[in-house]
Amino acid sequence: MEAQRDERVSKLLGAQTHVWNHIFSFINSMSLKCAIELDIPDIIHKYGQPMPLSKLTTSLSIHPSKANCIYRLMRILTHSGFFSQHKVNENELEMGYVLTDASTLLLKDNPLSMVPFLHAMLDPTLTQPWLQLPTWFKNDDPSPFQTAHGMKIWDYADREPRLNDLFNDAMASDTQLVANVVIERCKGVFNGLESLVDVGGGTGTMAMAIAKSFPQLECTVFDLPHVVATLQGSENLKYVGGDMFESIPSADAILLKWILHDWNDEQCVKILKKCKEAIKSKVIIIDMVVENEKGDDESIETQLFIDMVVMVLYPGKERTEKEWAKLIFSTGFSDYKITPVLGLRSLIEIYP
Ligand SMILES: C[S@@+](CC[C@H](N)C(=O)[O-])C[C@H]1O[C@@H](n2cnc3c(N)ncnc32)[C@H](O)[C@@H]1O
Repeated sequence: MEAQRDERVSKLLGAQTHVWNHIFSFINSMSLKCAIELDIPDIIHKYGQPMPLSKLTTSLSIHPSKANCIYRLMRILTHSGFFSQHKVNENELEMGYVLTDASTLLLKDNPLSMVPFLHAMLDPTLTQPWLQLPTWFKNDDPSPFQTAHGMKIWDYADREPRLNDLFNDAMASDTQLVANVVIERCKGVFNGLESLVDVGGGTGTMAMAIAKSFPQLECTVFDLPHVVATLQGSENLKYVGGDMFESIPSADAILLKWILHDWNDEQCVKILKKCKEAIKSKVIIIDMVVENEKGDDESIETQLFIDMVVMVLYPGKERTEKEWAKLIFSTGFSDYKITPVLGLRSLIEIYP
């Protein structure tokens, strides 16, 4: 009897911890954002060896009265895998902070830096819509972004150069990493192509990388006029402004990276039909194929996070293979091939 009561109490306290953990999950994002704004990863990187707390605090531009709080910020970020502690030197007990793989991706001058993505996703313009989520469930707005700001994200970016730049830089930073991996692991996908249009290609990071690796390939970045208006092409790369729901320039192949997850099924069918009219060979999609059961907890949770992000910012969703197949076949394409070599995302080739 007493053992049963004790088990009930333990379960109750475990449940309380779980609820607290979720109430305070935002502290992970906010602590990380703070570390980036204080330049902590860059400062540790420049130090070049394990950096003792005392050296770190004196290197930061902070008020002296806050120096003793840096330990607590570093402690939570060490716990969450952004820093680790090593001996300062073999004969001493003193420990110093070093970067992990994750914080190396948060160095500002790393060509693969994810800092612009962090700045955009945690900017109040993109976090405010989360507060509108319950209101949005009760109205007929296409997205919580629209409930918060009264317009679609693309129209907001057209009116607000600050968001346009923030968003395009975020996408470019994500694409830099993906482009490297695509060129490293999926080169064969571009064999035999003479022309390629990157539809919704943003400021052209992906197309630039492809154009450089395949000098014989004529690449076009096609995006909304306010995104490409001021951009200059090069020998085998040009920028064209337009609306993919109206018409898409013709080419051997079309690339859609992180496009279809921004839209609902009906809108995706419209985009894919326009792509089908424009291509000779294939459409290359870079997006997630949600795995319901496979994968570690962090991968599954991250896929679920991104699915929520696209619901809140656009009217989008992440799709399972079954949902992709339905979209692909209902648009009149005859076959598809999924190559799952881009981490949480896959390269999906679809054929007319
Ligand atoms: C999530 S971003 C992806 C950008 C880029 N493909 C990448 O992954 O870095 C979606 C892109 O679609 C563009 N876009 C939105 N609506 C569009 C439309 N109607 N026609 C063409 N491009 C559009 C946006 O301007 C934005 O650059």
